Amino acid sequence: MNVFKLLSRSSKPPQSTPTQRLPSSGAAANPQLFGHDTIEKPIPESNTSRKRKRGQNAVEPPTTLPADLDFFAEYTRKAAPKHEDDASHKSKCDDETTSGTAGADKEVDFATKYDEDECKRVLRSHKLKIVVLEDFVPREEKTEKEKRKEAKKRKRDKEKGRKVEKPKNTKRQLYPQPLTSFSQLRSRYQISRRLAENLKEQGYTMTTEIQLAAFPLLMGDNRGDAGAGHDASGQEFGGEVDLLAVAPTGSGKTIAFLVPILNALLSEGNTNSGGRKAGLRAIVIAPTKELASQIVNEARKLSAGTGIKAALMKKGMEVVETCGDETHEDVSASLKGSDEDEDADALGSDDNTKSSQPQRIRKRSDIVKAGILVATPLALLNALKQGDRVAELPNIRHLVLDEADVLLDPLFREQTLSIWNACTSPVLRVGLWSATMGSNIEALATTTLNTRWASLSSHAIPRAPLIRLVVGLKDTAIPNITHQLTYAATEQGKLIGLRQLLHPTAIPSNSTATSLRPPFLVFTQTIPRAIALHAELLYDIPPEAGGSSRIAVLHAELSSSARETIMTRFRRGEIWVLITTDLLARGVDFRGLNGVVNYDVPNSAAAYVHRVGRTGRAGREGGVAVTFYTQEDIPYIKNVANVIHASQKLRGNPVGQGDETGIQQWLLDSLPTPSKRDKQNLKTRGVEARRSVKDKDGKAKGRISTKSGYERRVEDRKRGAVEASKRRKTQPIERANASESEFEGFGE
Ligand SMILES: Nc1ncnc2c1ncn2[C@@H]1O[C@H](COP(=O)(O)OP(=O)(O)OP(=O)(O)O)[C@@H](O)[C@H]1O
Repeated sequence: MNVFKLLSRSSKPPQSTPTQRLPSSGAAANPQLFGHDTIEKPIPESNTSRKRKRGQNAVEPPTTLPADLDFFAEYTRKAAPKHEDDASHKSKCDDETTSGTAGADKEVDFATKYDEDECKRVLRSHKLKIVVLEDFVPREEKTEKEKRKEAKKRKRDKEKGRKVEKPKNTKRQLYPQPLTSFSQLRSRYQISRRLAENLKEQGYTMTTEIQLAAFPLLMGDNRGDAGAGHDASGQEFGGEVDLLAVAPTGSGKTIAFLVPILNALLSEGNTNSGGRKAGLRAIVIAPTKELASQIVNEARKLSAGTGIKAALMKKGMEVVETCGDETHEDVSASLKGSDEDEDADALGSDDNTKSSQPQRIRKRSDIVKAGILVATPLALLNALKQGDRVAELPNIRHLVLDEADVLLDPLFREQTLSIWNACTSPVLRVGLWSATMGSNIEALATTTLNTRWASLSSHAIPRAPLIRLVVGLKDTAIPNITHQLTYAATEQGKLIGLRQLLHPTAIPSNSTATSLRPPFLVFTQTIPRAIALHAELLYDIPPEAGGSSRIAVLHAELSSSARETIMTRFRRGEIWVLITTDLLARGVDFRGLNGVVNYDVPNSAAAYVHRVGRTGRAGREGGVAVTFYTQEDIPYIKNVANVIHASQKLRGNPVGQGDETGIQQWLLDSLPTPSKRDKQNLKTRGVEARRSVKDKDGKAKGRISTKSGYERRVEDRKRGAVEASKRRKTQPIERANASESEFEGFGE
């Protein structure tokens, strides 16, 4: 660490080497993370649905095909259009949209049809694995006699040292037809023209891995031999599946669940009335207000002009109709209770009805009319509560739990399950989405589905299967970013390290260390620590470069409008360094974020995966994730080291041969393995030494400073001595005043 160079900080804004590729330096050429080396060529599908045999030469797409429809041209040659700030692209899109509308019937059907082997190859090359967790098809139970016979055989084999046959894994794998480009959505699933145009308008051309498989599973392949028995494509389910989807951060899960929902709502009809007549039919739950608001924005962009509306749940909004004054009072009371909750408060807006009003008269216009509602669990639950009971939502057909593992974590579990159970429709389709998913979530999902099925009065409708779709290695960080695990020894060391990142000129030119250019996020363990770090770094950016306005702190204790303003300023590039807590660790999409700094080590491996996944989104290369650790973190850091190790392997980097970045084998071998209990403690409480301490006034203090403990003690003593001397000087006066006031007091 070059402390001396650090002292001579440059006032120039950080410079990057011209060769450095950064996520902020433009749109990603290819949003996919895997399968780059196996570019699969589709066969333009003729009306006869001719299948391509394995090994047969691929049919070249017609040469007259417009460049932007040639999705299978070499990835490197074709850069995806920038989504934002690209006026020329927009006008091009507009042109194409117009011409597309005019020549509706001339649209090129570019849907592909692979045979089963090819489906397998394509899905495997993109690291996709799809299994039917439960198809709920009744199977013949083995008789007690048969079970005893099998047990005896296993025992005999064991005694004789023979290989014991394990009960066979009955989980069936699926190989649906991969959907490799957005244009196929229209030719294959006949999605509305407007929805297709909106997707195009957003610059989406090539599908990401999760979209490649989720669209066929959720929209049902209605071409060819759908319903023709149990083939490996899952066509027999016709899109009626409950889905557990695990895909890397930034891999486009939002689009993957929104498009099938929009398509379903549109095909259900009633759109002439602006989608309003049919009312609320889909709910998306997200753990934070920031994520909920991002999802609703995405839904609005995709649904523009389709008649389907998307709304963000706000305090005071109603989702169920109620009648009678008594109920009004009850609900007002339950809403009042929500004031105590920080997140429900954060969802408040200008149009909120104050819950402190003794009697709130509800108008019909208060009731959500949108087709899709996006909410945090508590905000929605508060709106559903009618006294002790939770109102039912029988019309909801689609329920999405985004960041399902956190929504079903003990913190939110009760709220989330209450909402799930409130959606009483027998044809409710549920989707659980996240980049990380423990096996306990799978078990919980299956149990919930079983309980709901058992409670149904009629079982006339066939039960939907539960399917698990995994992209890449489960619970692993994305492979397209550089991880750097830095030992900083002490708290002061971390601060010095962070300052060095803020001033990359301090890094010697011959160093192989990764440099980090703004914009970046800095994560701390607690809110007081985020505030303290912000105070410490406030004047680190020179005035010529924007000074303190370039650095900000965002946490759950700020008002809703302050949070919104900071998010907007960060997205616009006005803020360069945003210090935050795990509030922004999940789901939030800042497209051009160059990196993430874990100033405090995350509380779990999953938290690491999500935090670092704020960079390198949609396949962007060059993101950097720096994690500082100190002596206190050593018992737990192996969690993080293992994630980095797995991600390096996924990327194809040999472990132990790297430069200063990544994980060296010796480090991996020498770190202690945390016990299950340690992991649990860390998850719930964080690193003990970093938990908030109270200052003299009882306020929580983050204790972040470059000063050593000794220096702080000396300062404290000095301050104490000065205060004591001041007190001594003022004491006689105070005493005199006190006796006067005492005298006055006696008079009363
Ligand atoms: N097919 C695509 N082509 C290009 N960009 C895409 C595509 N699909 C999604 N994106 C972009 O990728 C970014 C990340 O998408 P999204 O927020 O849905 O990721 P995610 O998988 O939900 O991530 P997280 O797990 O962090 O929540 C967004 O900016 C989105 O616009």
